[in-house]
Amino acid sequence: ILGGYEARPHLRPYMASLQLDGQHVCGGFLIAEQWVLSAAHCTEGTNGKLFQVLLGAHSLTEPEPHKRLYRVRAQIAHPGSNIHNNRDDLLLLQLEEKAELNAHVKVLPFQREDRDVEADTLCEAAGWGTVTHSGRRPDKLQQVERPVISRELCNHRTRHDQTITEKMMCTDSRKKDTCKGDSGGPLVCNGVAEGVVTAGSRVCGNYKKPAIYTRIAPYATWIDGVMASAAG
Ligand SMILES: CC(C)CC(=O)Nc1cccc(-c2cccc(CN)c2)c1
Repeated sequence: ILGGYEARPHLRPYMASLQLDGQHVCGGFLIAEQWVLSAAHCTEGTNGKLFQVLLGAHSLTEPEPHKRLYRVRAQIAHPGSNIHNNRDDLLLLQLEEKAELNAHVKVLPFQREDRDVEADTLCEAAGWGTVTHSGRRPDKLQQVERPVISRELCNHRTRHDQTITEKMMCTDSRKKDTCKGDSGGPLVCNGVAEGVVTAGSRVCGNYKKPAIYTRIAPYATWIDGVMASAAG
């Protein structure tokens, strides 16, 4: 997160850190007791290795009550996701067991009504992604408040030039922005997860490249279907 600030500890008890060999790679969030939603592009370069999912954390390194690393039983990328564009950039992770829910570990509801969030709506992004252009990584969860911008502005020739589909949304990226390692985290508007951070142009803090999110509502049926089929 660029231009943000340290989150109030455990005020976002749905936040997940997707880790490989103890290293934070991407964000994610708890959508059900045994399921975390993240971004498919986070699996780039992992050679099919499964993530471990850290829940209940504020600091990535310090011991904290209710902080726990979960193994992943299955990772399901949306069938339409690919490395060439940001389309269908969603990843579902089934935890080895149901997460123990408590004050520090909670499920975050996601938007099921497929209607655009109004431009200028203030939403929040959080994550353990880089906090400087030089790529400094924070130990504690960061957050930033960003206004939604219209798809029309985001698709302008000087911005993302007609690549933003109706299954994506954008926020202003002037100075304050999501960045590397924030992918997979939720964009929360009025207490509901409306989007999932995607890397987009992999540029941070430049107003010419607004932050892009995969809207969740258009994928509610896919998400429900995967969770129902794996329920056994
Ligand atoms: C395997 C993945 C972690 C590789 C990756 O995502 N790299 C990467 C590099 C630079 C910026 C970003 C990035 C992320 C989220 C939002 C934005 C832009 N707001 C940029 C992402």
